[in-house]
Amino acid sequence: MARPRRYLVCEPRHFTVRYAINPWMRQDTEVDTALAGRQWAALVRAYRDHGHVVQCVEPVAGLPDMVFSANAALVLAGRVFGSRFHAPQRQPETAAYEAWFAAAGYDVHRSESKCEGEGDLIPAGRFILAGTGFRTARAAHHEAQEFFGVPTIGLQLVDPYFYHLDTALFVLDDASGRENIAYYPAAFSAGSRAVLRRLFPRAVIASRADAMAFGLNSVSDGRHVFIAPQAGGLIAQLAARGYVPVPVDLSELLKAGGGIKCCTQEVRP
Ligand SMILES: CN(C)C(=N)NCCC[C@H](N)C(=O)O
Repeated sequence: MARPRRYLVCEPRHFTVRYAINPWMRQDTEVDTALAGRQWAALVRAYRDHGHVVQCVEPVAGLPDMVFSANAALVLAGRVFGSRFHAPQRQPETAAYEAWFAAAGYDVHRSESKCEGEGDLIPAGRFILAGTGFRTARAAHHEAQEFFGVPTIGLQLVDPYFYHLDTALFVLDDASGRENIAYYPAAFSAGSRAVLRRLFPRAVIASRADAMAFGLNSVSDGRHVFIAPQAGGLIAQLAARGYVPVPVDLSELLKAGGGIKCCTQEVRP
């Protein structure tokens, strides 16, 4: 069942790829910032057309990755668990995002340990699924559990192409007791794969090709799935399960290693 959501996004006005902090990035890659802007605007339009509220944080010159708003925090039950970015190049984003949350009336608790927000902390019904291995420290999982009082399930990421949990897994349905996900098993350690099988026996399993097309960096409102059009196999699987795929192409942003979910911070009441 679709539920209207509130999303915080950041226009890629200053988007470039000057530095490389993940395997998708090549230093000084040619980027068409205007095209990135048009692709991003299409995502915002798609959200609004499907009844979701979209709010924008003002982009800051010199912070090219600020468009990836999902990494700024995890917001759950109206409480903000702010990030502590791994890469020095992204650390100044914290001030801009914290200022937005403060102006919107939220107190921000900044993580004590390295933590990249919804990139690695993903609420799924009764749980928070929490990735580690590349960006977010295990200690941040514990801190998030204490902060929200929600059981936090640590998952070990093992493939550098899937450096954030939200590149390898997304939540299809977050209704408590009905929660379900889609994921790419080879992105996880054997133990974490076993945990996912145990918790989500009905999960949609994605191929490597669909995961490499950023098909798992998708956003679902419980019915519509905003997804990269290049992930054709996954789109067919989701449609067969009764979801409504809404393809949105963010190919220009992929040059920085980010897709639909990375550009979307959910503000949960
Ligand atoms: C799904 N992903 C990967 C995200 N949640 N965020 C994208 C961050 C991209 C940025 N260049 C970086 O490497 O931090």
